Amino acid sequence: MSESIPLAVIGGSGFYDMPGLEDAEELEIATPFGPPSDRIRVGTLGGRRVAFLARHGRHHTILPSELPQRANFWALKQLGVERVLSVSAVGSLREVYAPGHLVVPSQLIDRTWGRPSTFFGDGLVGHISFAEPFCPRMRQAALAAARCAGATVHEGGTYVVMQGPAFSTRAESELHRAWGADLIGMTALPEAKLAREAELCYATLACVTDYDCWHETEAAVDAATVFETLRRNVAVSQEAVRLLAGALPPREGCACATALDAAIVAPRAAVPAEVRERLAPILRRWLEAGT
Ligand SMILES: CSC[C@H]1O[C@H](OP(=O)(O)O)[C@H](O)[C@@H]1O
Ligand SMILES: Nc1ncnc2[nH]cnc12
Repeated sequence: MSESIPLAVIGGSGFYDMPGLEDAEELEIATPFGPPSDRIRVGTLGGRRVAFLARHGRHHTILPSELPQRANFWALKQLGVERVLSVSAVGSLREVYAPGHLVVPSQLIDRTWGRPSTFFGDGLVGHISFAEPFCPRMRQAALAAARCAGATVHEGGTYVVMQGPAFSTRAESELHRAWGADLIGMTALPEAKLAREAELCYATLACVTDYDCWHETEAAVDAATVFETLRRNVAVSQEAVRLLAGALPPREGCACATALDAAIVAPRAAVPAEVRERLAPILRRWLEAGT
């Protein structure tokens, strides 16, 4: 790692490249968790070094439950990334969040299973604080950027993360609404948990593509509709990302940057050598803070 990269963008469905990323090089990064979703493009955007990763691969070949999330975050940390903006397609569970709108969610409900969701284990016990699953500073910066890009933007909301790949039944959609969820998608977890364990500031820019299947007068969601809505709206999300890159919040004093201090209970000396080596980019700051 030779420099820090202030922002990485994880582009979701329909967001497979980052126009305006200048002088980009593509990096193939090997990780202890296998290869990331794709080669990571690093270039300059809005005057800042920015990394771009296509979450499902540039040809959209990886299912939400197959995503190599630990590899993705290990690779981003290895590159020196400090903040991550995730761009995601979501279904709306509320009338007010209409297709074409952007939302910066504030909460998550986990309905996924069987996805590797932590860097801890194998002798390293840790429990991150996750009451606020998104970085508050990044959320505000993403909101401001999305508004400046000209989108209709909503602040906050609860994103329920389902396993997929099938969309919900009507009964599930009504259940999620009854729980108070506002948005539904398949990818924000374990992403947000791994970002916090990796001490990255992380927020999601959610692009509403459909009304899932609860709405009485709208057709039930299908993938073709999602992609058509994304195609019509991706330029606004890309503009929001460009504006965000030029207006990043400060990292100094942000709790995300030191999340491991209150998470790992064991003395540093007790961390097995193999774990230190495997998680070197993730643990470096925490290990050095104790020397
Ligand atoms: C193509 S519809 C379902 C798919 O789109 C969303 O992915 P992402 O968050 O990467 O934009 C959703 O979570 C599903 O994975
Ligand atoms: N209705 C929906 N359910 C799950 N993931 C989605 N991504 C976009 N729309 C979705």
